[in-house]
Amino acid sequence: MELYPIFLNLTDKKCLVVGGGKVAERKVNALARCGAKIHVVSPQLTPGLQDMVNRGLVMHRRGIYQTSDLEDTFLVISATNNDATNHAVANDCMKRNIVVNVVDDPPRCSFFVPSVVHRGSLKLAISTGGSSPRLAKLIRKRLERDFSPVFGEFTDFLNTVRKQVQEQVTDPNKREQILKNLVDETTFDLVKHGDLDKAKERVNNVCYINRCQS
Ligand SMILES: C[C@@]1(CC(=O)O)c2cc3[nH]c(cc4nc(cc5[nH]c(cc(n2)[C@H]1CCC(=O)O)[C@@](C)(CC(=O)O)[C@@H]5CCC(=O)O)C(CC(=O)O)=C4CCC(=O)O)c(CCC(=O)O)c3CC(=O)O
Ligand SMILES: NC(=O)C1=CN([C@@H]2O[C@H](COP(=O)(O)OP(=O)(O)OC[C@H]3O[C@@H](n4cnc5c(N)ncnc54)[C@H](O)[C@@H]3O)[C@@H](O)[C@H]2O)C=CC1
Repeated sequence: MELYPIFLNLTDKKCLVVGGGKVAERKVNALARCGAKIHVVSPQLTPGLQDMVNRGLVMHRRGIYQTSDLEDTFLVISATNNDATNHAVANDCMKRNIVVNVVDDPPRCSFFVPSVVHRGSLKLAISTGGSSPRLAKLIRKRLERDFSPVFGEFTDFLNTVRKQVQEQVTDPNKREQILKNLVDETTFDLVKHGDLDKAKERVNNVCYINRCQS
């Protein structure tokens, strides 16, 4: 099976997590950083999840899963330690065309959660297609060493420059020329070695030189 990798906008979308254990807590944390409206249904919660409920970041219904929990739900993660519940959640979601992840049952998942390097709006997501989550985690740790937080700052800078070019350069050929040349391997290496100022200077030069050419 070939998986289609996408980055979802979950802002204000109801996401249901069934179960309140440590795996549920990890998945809730990933959803919380994306602004999802998180609902958890579970008889118990980890202290970390309880804390999020107390801070108003997560809504919690104490009890076991029931089909009505799916109302108005965009995405579901079933993270219980109970096979029968996980199967029921998967079947209910499939019937309703709700995307679902069942943490201990890859064949019943309509999506897998990747391992992610977070560098601001730059995200490097790794999946092994369920073959080895441990390998995905190892690769994430390697990439975290290779891609320092400077990459996040540089990505924000590129966002600003790109928007300026799109707004200010009206000639489509010139605009394309600038956007295509904005970053190259040399600039990438400067960022990699932590020389953000030089990297930004190179980007600014691309804009300046191309805009000056008639
Ligand atoms: C299919 C998938 C479904 C899903 O959860 O989306 C799934 C399934 C399963 N995981 C299991 C075990 C472990 N999972 C981890 C860790 C992570 N698991 C994550 C994702 C995924 N796990 C999806 C596939 C991702 C891909 O495509 O590669 C990560 C990347 C994302 C996240 O969860 O946030 C996160 C790392 C985050 C990070 O740190 O970067 C570790 C490592 C550890 O704990 O150190 C172990 C123990 C070592 C091992 O087993 O490899 C088991 C057996 C359970 C059991 O038998 O008890 C199953 C069920 C099965 O395989 O049948
Ligand atoms: N996909 C992944 O990344 C990983 C998956 N797993 C699997 O994930 C599952 C959960 O692991 P943990 O969080 O460590 O377990 P856990 O035992 O800490 O938590 C299970 C939670 O499910 C709740 N629960 C049980 N029945 C329920 C029901 N009918 N309705 C609602 N909630 C219910 C319990 O109250 C508890 O909060 C296990 O099956 C484990 O094998 C384990 C490691 C990684």
